Amino acid sequence: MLKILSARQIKSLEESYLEEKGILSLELMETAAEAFCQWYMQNFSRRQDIAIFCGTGNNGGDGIAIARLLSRQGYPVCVYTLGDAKDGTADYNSNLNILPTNIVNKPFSNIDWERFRCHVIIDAMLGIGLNKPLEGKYLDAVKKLNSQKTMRIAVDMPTGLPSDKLVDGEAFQAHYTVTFQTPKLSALFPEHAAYVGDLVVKDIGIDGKYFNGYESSRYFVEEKDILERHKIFHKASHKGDFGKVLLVGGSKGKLGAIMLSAKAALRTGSGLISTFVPGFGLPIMQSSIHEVMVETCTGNDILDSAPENLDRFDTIAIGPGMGTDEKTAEALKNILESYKGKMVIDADALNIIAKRKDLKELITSQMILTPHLKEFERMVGDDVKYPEGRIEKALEFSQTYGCVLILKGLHSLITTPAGIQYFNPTGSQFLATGGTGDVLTGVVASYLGQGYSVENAALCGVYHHGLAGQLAGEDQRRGTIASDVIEKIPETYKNLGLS
Ligand SMILES: NC(=O)C1=CN([C@@H]2O[C@H](COP(=O)(O)OP(=O)(O)OC[C@H]3O[C@@H](n4cnc5c(N)ncnc54)[C@H](O)[C@@H]3O)[C@@H](O)[C@H]2O)[C@@H](O)CC1
Ligand SMILES: [K+]
Repeated sequence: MLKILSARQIKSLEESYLEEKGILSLELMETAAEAFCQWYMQNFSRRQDIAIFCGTGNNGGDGIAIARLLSRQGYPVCVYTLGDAKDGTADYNSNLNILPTNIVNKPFSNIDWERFRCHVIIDAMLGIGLNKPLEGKYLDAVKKLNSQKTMRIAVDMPTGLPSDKLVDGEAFQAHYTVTFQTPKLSALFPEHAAYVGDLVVKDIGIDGKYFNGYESSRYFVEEKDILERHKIFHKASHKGDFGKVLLVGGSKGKLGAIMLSAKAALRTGSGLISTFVPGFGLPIMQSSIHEVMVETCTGNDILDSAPENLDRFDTIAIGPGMGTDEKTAEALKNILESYKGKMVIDADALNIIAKRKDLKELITSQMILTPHLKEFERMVGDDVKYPEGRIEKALEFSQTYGCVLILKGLHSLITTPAGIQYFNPTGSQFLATGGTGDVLTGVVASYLGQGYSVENAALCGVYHHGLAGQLAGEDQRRGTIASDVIEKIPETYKNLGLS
């Protein structure tokens, strides 16, 4: 896990790290520049002309060092500078002094935009030192650079994006942001996706113990955290070990939702899946998914009763495609009151709970709630437009009701009642399509059924779902549908080297 710190905390952490290690900030800048170049050289060829735009702070210092290192490796680079070197930081100037003279270094104001050409733009204008919205030449630069039809890469943070809050005005729109050591909070806001692009986190050697003295309950999940949380099954494991899962939902016109959840749970590794749907769904379910068992409620069109003997199941997920009829609400209440095992609450179950205080009171520590932004807004009855406030609200909700909350979106946020918030690293824009939420419900329910704790089921579920989305997106691009995501779940295990 990477602890997420504020810009102020990062600066203080850097100081104590340098002091304790007895190294110079210039050396750390060199490490950061090397880390950037290592990533760059793995991804881009020497045939692409690079224009590096530098400020005169330490972000600019990174840029100048990057220019020297890439040029030394045979990459064609030009530097364009905003600001005056005499106002520059010591480390910026130290790097400027050793910039080889064969590298063109022009003031930004001298660029002839009619004739300006390059393949890759690297933004090292401003990083975590940003302290006001862009104006003047920085604003001008960002506007000009955003309009270029080239690859754009930001060093540490896109210029103009504050580290801890929502952007005010314009910012550099990167295809990739290569950030150092740990992501900055605002790089994880879905609202900033167009500025951050794909986020790459590069280690610059500040090890975890230096983070201990800094208070933060927010973490960025890494692959190794997921590997640690998975259960290992063996040859003699039988289907009972993989869990008996019940999925409740579906209504006329929305049976597909529960089918997607069921298929996703099967592909995630569940042993036995049962579904509980309105009567009309029986032949449809049975003819379309042969691996699931189907039970029906009393009514034909809507879910109007609860299943018998709920204790037969290791876990229950409820909500996909369920509708919000009064009778359905009563059936939900019945299930929430009588079932004591772990549960996933999604979609229409959330919409029903949002309107009923008595049902909110039935939320327990055994439950994972999986709202998207709109559903969350209904649950908290408040505007959650601003990401800083939304993250706080998620914490408040989880602590008030004692449940795990998965707030879905880019970098889905998992909040636990203990007050820890995890940002998920996997996912893709191609997950923004109907039914992917139902897929997530099936994946998370599957892990609960396999005996994972609510926290681990949420973390592993969101991670695998996002990774499956990435893999599906690589093949299908904007044609990705929820079923493609399901088909890629098995590959996520292969990808992580899991059996
Ligand atoms: N702190 C760390 O851990 C490390 C930091 N490094 C680099 O250092 C950067 C931070 O450097 P600095 O603190 O010098 O800050 P920046 O280089 O981000 O900004 C430089 C200066 O620009 C001015 N400024 C702020 N907002 C402005 C605006 N809107 N328009 C015009 N000028 C503005 C401020 O006076 C600020 O100090 C990081 O983003 C990263 O790139 C790396 O070299 C290595 C490790
Ligand atoms: K930058």
